[in-house]
Amino acid sequence: LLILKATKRVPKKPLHFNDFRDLASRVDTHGVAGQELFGSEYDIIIIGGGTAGCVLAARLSEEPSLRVLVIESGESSVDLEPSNIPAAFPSLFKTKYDYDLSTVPQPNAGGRSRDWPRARLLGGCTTINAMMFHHCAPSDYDEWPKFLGKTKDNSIWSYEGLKKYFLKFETFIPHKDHSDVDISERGSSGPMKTGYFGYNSYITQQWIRACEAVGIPAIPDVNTSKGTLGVTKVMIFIDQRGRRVTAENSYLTPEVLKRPNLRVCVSATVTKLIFDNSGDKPRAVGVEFTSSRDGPRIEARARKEVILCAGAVHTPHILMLSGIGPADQLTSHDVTPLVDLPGVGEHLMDHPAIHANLLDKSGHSLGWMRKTAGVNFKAISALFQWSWMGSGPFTSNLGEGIAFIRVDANPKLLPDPSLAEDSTSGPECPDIELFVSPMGHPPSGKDITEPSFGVHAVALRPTSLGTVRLRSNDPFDSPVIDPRYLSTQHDVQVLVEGIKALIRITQAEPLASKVLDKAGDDDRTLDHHLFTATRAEIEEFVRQRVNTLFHPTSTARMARREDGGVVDEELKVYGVRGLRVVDASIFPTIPAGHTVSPTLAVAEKMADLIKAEHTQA
Ligand SMILES: Cc1cc2nc3c(=O)[nH]c(=O)nc-3n(C[C@H](O)[C@H](O)[C@H](O)COP(=O)(O)OP(=O)(O)OC[C@H]3O[C@@H](n4cnc5c(N)ncnc54)[C@H](O)[C@@H]3O)c2cc1C
Repeated sequence: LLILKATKRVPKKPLHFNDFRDLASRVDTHGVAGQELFGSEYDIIIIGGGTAGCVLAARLSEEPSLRVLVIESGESSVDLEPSNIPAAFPSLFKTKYDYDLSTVPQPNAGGRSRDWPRARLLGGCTTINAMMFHHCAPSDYDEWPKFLGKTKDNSIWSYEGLKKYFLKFETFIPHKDHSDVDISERGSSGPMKTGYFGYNSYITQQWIRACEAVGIPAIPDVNTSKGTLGVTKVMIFIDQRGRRVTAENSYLTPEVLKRPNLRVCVSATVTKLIFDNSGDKPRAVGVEFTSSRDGPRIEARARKEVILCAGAVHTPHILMLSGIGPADQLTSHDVTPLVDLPGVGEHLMDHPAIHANLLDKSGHSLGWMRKTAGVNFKAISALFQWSWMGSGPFTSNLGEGIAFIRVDANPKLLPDPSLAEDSTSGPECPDIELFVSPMGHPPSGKDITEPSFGVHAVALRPTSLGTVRLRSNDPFDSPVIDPRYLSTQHDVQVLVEGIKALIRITQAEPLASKVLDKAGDDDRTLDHHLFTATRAEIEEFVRQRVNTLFHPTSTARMARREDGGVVDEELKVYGVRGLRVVDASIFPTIPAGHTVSPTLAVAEKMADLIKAEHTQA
């Protein structure tokens, strides 16, 4: 920390409002830089300055006639070093920057609850995530119209239509070691920088070669219109200085924050939406917010619309607190139902993941980075390297090599797959993701003292559906989260196949001889027992060890209302006026990969649509 402090640049003064009583009085009485002030109303209020919220704030305020207010529960992450240092993000879990959520005990997954980190920071989960950049499978978006009872031809949603927005948010920075990337498939002028400026550990390099040896094709880039199947070094949101790229530091730049028609209010938690009930349908006209459970409630008004960008847990929570949701559930918590919308908080999806830990003999494990390893020489010198040169182990995103595969299409790897149901969006869509970490990830409550590495399997198209429900009508009580992990046999089968694939890869060359240390076979804190396990034992391991890949989606999904949809094709909430949802909760179903990029692309697309709607009128 001392080193960091000594080497830290002088932080720029942030341009956010964190005293919103001041904001309220500013709204009423003062001018900013000679501009006419906002009056007591804005045109658009964005709830949550997270991944989608930052995109909307920056893009909507490009239109000078739209007065935009963002209300974010957290503070700025720009000068928060554990966020800026790519490998340090787990140290933010269970701090004040994390909502510190957990699931209810999972009956099909060892009966235990699981921790669910979600960032309480401007920039949302892009400030604490693993920075993997992934478009998911093109067919994932081509199936969205189906959920609206439409086809690709008469819907605004398709991969082709979204592609422009994937490119719009991105600036790809070429890297000398990855000259085979086709830059015509990459964005060149967007706010979010992508590239290969993360650490590429020896362990990862051997793992990728072992994947190739068992028949997974090497591809230079998993984010092209050609599809996503194959193995590669992961492309990430880290810039040339080795620093995390977030939605905040990319979209809410000082220039954007200086716009007179944009206000970004931090440390302000929205407690409910305000409606005008005088018309045929309730109309969202503003929000109530506060600094703390007992803090004074403050109102801000929106003339045109309110947009919920609070993420897949808090968006349904705020809707329900405001009377929009399953009427019986609301009534049982003394919330007066305004619109009976049973889909709110239903259809929760997440990517279940298995993390297995193996002993490393290569000497390249980054296990010395773990908090429990304490202060050590390697950590200090690596911190210096990151601080001065923006390179080295601290630029690891901890999931450096990645493979997307289909259970039914890799006979060399999985010769006798047993998967009854294909839940993918098409033949080019993966159902398993495998990745490697240069350090082990022990299950909670355990530690690994030996040098280890982690291998991981993820079910990309799970069929288990969960719920987010009210705990009480107090906005400061976290909602009740039940992902219902492994409640379908499909999800168990996919993860068992994923473990089988990991075992095969780990025993292939060059990983087997150069990295895997057989001495781990006798170590009960590691997972070498998987090499000799029966199918039943692997299944039991899956149930005990399944965890989140931190990708909750679909709790306010875009679908027909009669099918449990919450928003229509333009992401407007059914049954009310003036209210939209733009974040990961609108995905009709979970895409087969990492969820930041789809969230950014959807937000970029919606910004165009919303601007057009309000400026053409
Ligand atoms: C640990 C971790 C690792 C991950 N790794 C990856 C990865 O490598 N690659 C990838 O693509 N995805 C990854 N993800 C998932 C990805 O980050 C999220 O899916 C995505 O960022 C969600 O964006 P969002 O806009 O829906 O929500 P968020 O980014 O979570 O934004 C929601 C915002 O709303 C604010 N908010 C909530 N409630 C209120 C309220 N009442 N009032 C005011 N503000 C409120 C929050 O503070 C937050 O800023 C990871 C996530 C986590 C947590």
